[in-house]
Parts: sequence; structure tokens; C-alpha cells
Amino acid sequence: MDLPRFARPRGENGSSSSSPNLYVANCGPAVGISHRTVAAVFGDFGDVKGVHAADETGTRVIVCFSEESSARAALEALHGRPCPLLGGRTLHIRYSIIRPSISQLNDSVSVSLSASELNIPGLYLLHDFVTAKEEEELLLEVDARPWNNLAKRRVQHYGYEFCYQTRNVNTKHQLGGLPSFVSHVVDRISMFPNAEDVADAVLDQLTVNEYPPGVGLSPHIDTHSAFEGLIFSLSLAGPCIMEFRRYTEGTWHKCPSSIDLKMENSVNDSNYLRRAIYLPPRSMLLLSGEARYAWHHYIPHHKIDMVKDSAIRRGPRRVSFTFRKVRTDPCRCKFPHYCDSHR
Ligand SMILES: O=C(O)CCC(=O)C(=O)O
Ligand SMILES: [Fe+2]
Repeated sequence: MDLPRFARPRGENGSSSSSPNLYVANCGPAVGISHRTVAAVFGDFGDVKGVHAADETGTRVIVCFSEESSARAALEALHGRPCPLLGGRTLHIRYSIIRPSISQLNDSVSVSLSASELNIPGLYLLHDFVTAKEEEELLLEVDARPWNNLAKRRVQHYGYEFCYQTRNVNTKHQLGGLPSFVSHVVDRISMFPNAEDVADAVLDQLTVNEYPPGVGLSPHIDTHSAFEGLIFSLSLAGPCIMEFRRYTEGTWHKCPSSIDLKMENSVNDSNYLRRAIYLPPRSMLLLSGEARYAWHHYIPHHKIDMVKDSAIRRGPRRVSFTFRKVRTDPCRCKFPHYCDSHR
């Protein structure tokens, strides 16, 4: 049953405050009183917009009036006394408000389809960066190689190993060059519009991530001292949304060994700006400048994403190829607040 979500409103001193909706206990279909009968009885006090089950017991309902004054009149007349029109039952009535659902709380950010809509300097998205055939071939190549299992997803590293404890790379330990099966992708990246110095950026590290449905990635900024300023991420196999958060300086903490976010703030904390973008399969995302250095990126742990008005299912897996250049000297970005080279 699809139940509306109602909560008891609280005034400043904890007392219940006024609302056009009433929570009415001790009546309902389970005790032989239909919603229609409830609407008729409460209709004596004003226009009733609807009567809903308050929960699954069948003995508690929510009566929604158009006007607060009607709800107040009904509450004063009917609360705590036997109601002859409802089989002599004693009704227990309180004010009620519509509570936002968990998903509304978590996902109130609207999801953009293009990077320009997002208005984050340095963030770019190109659709159809590879063809469906190339996508299939890239997936076959990585599936023919060993995966490393992390707690919830699988990864492969090329060029340099990425260490999740330190969120850094060991620059002294090169695994070899990038594999030849990504050469055409790297060549295409060198012509990526919008990316300053992209032609000079010799990308030498590739992380392949495989996310099962419902698995995301915690909010983070790729460690400044580990990687240079251009980060390219190719989405394959399934879609997802990526959220970006820019924390107000002073509201987050650098961890000793990384610049991952210490989650002191709840998801709804107003200490950060929030934006989200839809990443379809075969699209290439570029994080550069402010987007790379000052915004946390995050993939929510959803099986279904709301994009505009459509619910988009994640698919059996999403595989991303993240191309970066390992940094060999300290970071000199313009965002020292978010930078581990500026400690
Ligand atoms: O899966 C992605 O697109 C992003 C991966 C990522 O942010 C990372 O590996 O640091
Ligand atoms: Fe990242």
C-alpha cells in the first residue's frame, strides 16, 4: 500500500502546532468505518481534500482539509469524545504535517543533463565519446584481466597502483605503460575541447572501477598531491548520476593521510553547494580547475536515479575508466584549502 507520510508538527516548546491535516486515531476501515464516512463526518467542518490511511493498521487516518481553520474546528469538536456518527468511538486527534520522504531528503538536488547547466568551472561532459562497439571491446578487454575486489566494487589499476588507504600512488613503482586497448581513447582525449594543456598531458594512470547496481562512491576530491589537474572519466555499460559538493571553507576537515571528507555534516547540511549530473554510458567527463580541485565528487548508492522526471535504473553494472597523470612535484593549485600539498 502506498501510504502518505505524515508527522506530528512540533511548536517551539514541543507542543503540537496548527496544520490543515489531522491525524485521527481509533477509526478506519479495520473497525468498519470507511474513508468516505470519515470524510462525510469531518466535512461538516470544512472542505475535506482527502482521507488517507495513516499507517497499515486500518485504525488511524489522516484527514486533509483545505483550510487550517476547518482542521482546528474539527479537532476542538471531535477530539477525546465519543462520536455518535462514527459508531460512538472516541477519537484521538492531533495535527499532522506531510513529512518529506527519505528519497526527497537525500535527492532533492535536481540532476542536470549537461555540464553547462551545472555551472561548475572546469567541468565538462561529452556524450558518445566512444561508440557502442568500442564500449563492448573495452569491456571485453578488462573482463579478460584480473579484477581486485574491494568491499563493494572491483577495480583494476594500470600505470601505477592506487592505494586506497593513503589515497595516493607510489610514484617509484610503475606497473608499465597504459594498455594498448585504450590507445584510441587516450588519442581522442588529447583532442578534448575545453581542456587547457590537454595535448601536453601525458596520462599515465588508469583506474577501472566496476560498480554493481546500487553501489556508489563516497564523496572525495582526488588527492591533489597524487594527480595533476586533468581527470577524465569514461562511463561504460550502465548509467549513474554524479553529485558534486563544494564545502564552505572551514566546514570540513582534511584527514591525515588523504583529503577525503570527514562526514561531520549530514547529507542535508547547508554547509555545501550541491549539483548533480547524469552520466550516460559512453560519455566522458572531464574534471579540471575548480571542479577537480575544490569540489568533492560522489556517486550516490542508488539502484534508481531520478533524472528530470524519469526514474532511471542503474543496470547490472557500471564500469568507469578514470585516466589521470601522476604528479611528481607538489601541487600548486589555487585552492590551498582543499590541498594536501599546502599543509
Ligand atoms: O567512477 C567514476 O566515474 C569516478 C571514479 C573516481 O572518482 C575515482 O576513481 O577517483
Ligand atoms: Fe575521484
